[in-house]
Order: sequence, then structure tokens, then C-alpha cells
Amino acid sequence: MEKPTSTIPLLSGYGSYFETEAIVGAIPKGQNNPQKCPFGLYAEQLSGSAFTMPREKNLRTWLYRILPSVKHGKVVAAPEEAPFLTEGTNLTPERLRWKPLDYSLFEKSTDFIQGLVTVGTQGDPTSRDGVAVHLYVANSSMENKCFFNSDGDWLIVPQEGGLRVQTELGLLPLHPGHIAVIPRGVKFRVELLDEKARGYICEVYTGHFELPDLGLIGSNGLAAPRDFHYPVAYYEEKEVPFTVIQKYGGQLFRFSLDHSPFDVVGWHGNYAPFIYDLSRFCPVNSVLYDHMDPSIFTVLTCKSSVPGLAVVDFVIFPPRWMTQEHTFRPPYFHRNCMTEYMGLIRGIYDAKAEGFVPGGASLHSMMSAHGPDATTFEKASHMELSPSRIGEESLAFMFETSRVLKLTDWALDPKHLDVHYIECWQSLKKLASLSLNKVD
Ligand SMILES: O=C(O)Cc1cc(O)ccc1O
Ligand SMILES: [Fe+2]
Repeated sequence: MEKPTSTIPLLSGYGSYFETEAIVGAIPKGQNNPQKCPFGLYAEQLSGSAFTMPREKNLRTWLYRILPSVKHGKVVAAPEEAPFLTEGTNLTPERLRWKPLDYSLFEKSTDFIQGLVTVGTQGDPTSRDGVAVHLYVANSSMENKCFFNSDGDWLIVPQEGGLRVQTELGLLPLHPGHIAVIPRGVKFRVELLDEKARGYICEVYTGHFELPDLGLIGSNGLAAPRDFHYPVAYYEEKEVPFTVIQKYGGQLFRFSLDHSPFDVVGWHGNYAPFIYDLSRFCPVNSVLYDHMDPSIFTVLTCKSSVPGLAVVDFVIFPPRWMTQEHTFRPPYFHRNCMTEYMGLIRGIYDAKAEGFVPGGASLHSMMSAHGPDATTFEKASHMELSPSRIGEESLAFMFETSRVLKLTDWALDPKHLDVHYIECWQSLKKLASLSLNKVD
């Protein structure tokens, strides 16, 4: 089922080496930094990995722009730019569930940066290791203002409202059901295509998001490299006062420009933002019996230095057929050494009959017991096991992290929580009656 596509031109191929020019000839031929660049452009390198990383992990892009990034005003602290973007300091192993972020959180006009709310953080962006979970809510576009994050990559999961993301490397359309990754350092601004927008963000301070290995699955399946789309070069030549917001070491700073920073006329390299349509995901699962671990649905991973241990995996629970025989089909009861933050883009999640609503979220931290609620357990224990379809209308996701999230005050405020969450398991009954076998 082909969906209407955006008119914004895009490049395709995860991890490819791209060359794109908004004006033919903007990229110098045969060398990166000639004495004089074509059309009087400035050459600037943006490095996403250390210069010396092995070739397969080496990330950098050459930008050919009207003015170099270095021409900007004095940097000043600007915590007021996003008052709810804070470090997490609270620890609790309790199972938590949140209501959807309220659009009236900010009464006035709120852009994507002003409407950021941190749920939890772990690690230290200044030692470049860790993870953070944020939410955003917005009702206005960023005007003559952009943002960049020195601390890591942002994986953005829109839940409501279409966005047009203008990046230094070009334009990206971003709609619910799709995701974007904006790598560390890339400047961007967010325009709203609808009246309001809301979503989730996973930030990694460590490394970068990448496609997971497929192991024995083979060379196809899950997210295919060709379904990742990158921007073509797109520039504006605007001499207007422009504000740049920078996140650096978890804190916000601001500086001004006298021109638009979206002035890159051509670029070549392999370090760039991208989008991915989650409906392109090709799920692989058990086709006979038992419930597989959710790692089978990993779209992108941010690896740690320990083989097989992710800093965070981005996992989805996509529309699919369930065919397992003599199997309890929803997620099992479990305790996990990883921490699971989940969100719902639309529909219903098969482990939770009610309460986990689109725009809401849940957190099951390291070793905290969780699983299907009592209603789901009852139903799935007795249902007839014919092939059944989790329909197009359902899409949940998980940020599964090896780090334990420290929560912000916002996240622990009962106003934002579903304070009755743990009641969903309390009516689980003892089903076994083993007293006959008891040895006195
Ligand atoms: O807790 C959850 O709902 C996420 C999850 C889903 C699943 O299918 C198996 C394990 C797991 O943690
Ligand atoms: Fe889980």
C-alpha cells in the first residue's frame, strides 16, 4: 500500500556516501578544500566521529556554505529557552505510566524547543556516555531560530502532527509513523504542518544510532537500508537576525547570527540526518510457537563497547500476523536487566488492555516486574489461537536501554502520572492449587 509521498526530494540508502548540490558545481571537483571554493562558498567539515575511527565507523561531511559557522555572536547561558529540559536526579524502581503530554502545558505559543520536557537521563554528556528521554509538544514553528545538540544524536518519534524539519543539510518531512535521527551537531529548525505536534525523543550521548546486525536472519528483513532517506542540499540566502540554541553538557546556550545558518549550497559525506517510515519495517517472528524477545523488532541500535549490549535499542511493535500455536501470545511476565521506556504512537498495545494510551508512556526499570495486565492475561489465556492480525492502527515502540534512567521532577509529578497504574496487576489470581501435593 503506497502512501502519498512528500514533494520534498530525498536521497536513499542508510549509511551511504552522498553528494548533493542545490546549484550545480557547488562542490569542488577532486579536492575538499581548494584555495578558492566554487561561487565564493566557504568549505567546512562537520565531524561525527573522531578523525581516527576505523573506516566503517568514520563519519564526516564537507559543507559548502555562504558563510562559515564560526561567524556568530557571543555564547550566553539560556536555561529559559526550554524550562523543562533538565537533568534527571530521582531514582525509583516503581513501574510508572504517564498520561499523554498535555497541550496546555504551555499556555502561550510554544515551539519545538520551548516545548521540550525531559523524562529521565543517565550518564554524562560531557564524558559522552549515556542516554536521555525527552518529550516535545509544540503549537508554533521555530521562526528565525534553530537548535543544535552538542551532546548526542536525537531520535525523534512524532506521535501527533506533521513536521517539516529544516536542517543544514536540507529539508526532511516528518510525520507520525515515521522517525528522524538528527545527529550530534547538525543545526535544525522545526516547522509545524498541523496546528499542534507532540512526540518522543531518545537522545544518545554515546556513539550513534545504527542499523542492527541481522545475524542468522540473513541479508534481508527488519529495516532495509534503502528505506532510510536523507535530505538533498537546500539553501536560503537570508540576511536576518537569527537565534541559535545549543545544548551542551545538558545545559542550554544561545548565540546570534546576522544570517540564516541554512546556507549550505552543496555537501558530500556520510554524516547526515535521516528519516524512516516505520511501516516499511519487515518483522521477523516465531511462526510456530512461543513469544520471541522484542529484540526481533529492533529498528536502530546505539551500541555500547560490550558486544551485544546496546546503550539503547529503538524497538517497534508493528502491525503483524500472530500465528503461534499453544502460546500465550502477548508479551510475557518478566524482569529485565535492561530498562524499558515505552510509548504508543497509535492504537492499542497487546500487553495492556487499557490505560496505555496514544501519546502516553510507561517505564519498567531494571529488574522491575511487569507484563500483561490482568485483563489481557485472562483474555489471552483463553482465546482461540487462530492466526490474528495486529492491525495497521496499532504502533507502539520501546527505548530499551542498558542504563537506568534517573527521572526528572516533572516525570514524578503525580499530575503527569497515571497514579493507578500498578493496580492493573493486582487482580491476578492464584490459579494453581497445589495443596494436595504438599508434604507436611
Ligand atoms: O514489556 C513490554 O511490554 C515490552 C516487551 C515486549 C515483548 O514482546 C517482550 C518483552 C518485553 O519487555
Ligand atoms: Fe518489558
